[in-house]
Amino acid sequence: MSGAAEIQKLVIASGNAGKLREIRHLLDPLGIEVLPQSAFSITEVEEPYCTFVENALAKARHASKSSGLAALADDSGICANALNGGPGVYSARYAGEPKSDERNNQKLVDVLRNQTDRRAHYYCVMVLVRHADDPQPIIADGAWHGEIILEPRGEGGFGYDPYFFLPDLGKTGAELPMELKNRISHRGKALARLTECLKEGAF
Ligand SMILES: O=P(O)(O)OP(=O)(O)OP(=O)(O)OC[C@H]1O[C@@H](n2cnc3c(O)ncnc32)[C@H](O)[C@@H]1O
Ligand SMILES: [Mg+2]
Repeated sequence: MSGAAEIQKLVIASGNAGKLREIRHLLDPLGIEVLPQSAFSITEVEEPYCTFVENALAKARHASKSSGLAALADDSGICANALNGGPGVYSARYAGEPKSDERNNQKLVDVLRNQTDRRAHYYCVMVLVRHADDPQPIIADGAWHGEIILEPRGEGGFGYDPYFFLPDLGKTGAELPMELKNRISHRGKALARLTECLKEGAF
């Protein structure tokens, strides 16, 4: 794992407390010191692109440039079948500014209420750059399939989790302990793949 060994400190290019909690937990076993971008007073960068990968790359580059450290970014969202994959990259601001999980969830439920197909998946792209101009970013993705329910269930997780129902488990994302969510989620899968790339010495 020579590549990973070179990275002793990493900034997480996210201002989302829920993501930060999950990513920290996933990275713990790697023995890398992980700092949130708030530790460097890094503010949110624009996410103007229509693909997750482009937005993740923009966030990682910005955090790396501002901190002088390697940076890991996560761009993710919920993609509903009946909405042609929406709100997708626009999930964080689905109900407009300022960002609000509560209003986003309400809008999603309202829009899907009369749809028979409420299947949806979370999607996540993780990007790791060693420095802001890294020509070889490591990029990995993951998806997590479920369906949107109309009444919230559970207190855990964040964002759309109380409405994201997993038929196989009979639970929503907000009813899962973080360990389990991290094993099966879009974010957990993406980070596991990214770690595999590091082990292969892609860096
Ligand atoms: O860009 P950063 O600073 O990382 O934070 P953000 O919240 O703006 O993150 P995104 O731009 O990637 O938007 C993703 C949105 O998708 C939702 N989301 C992504 N992963 C989720 C998860 O595991 N559980 C619940 N909601 C999730 C949540 O509403 C996020 O705000
Ligand atoms: Mg964002």
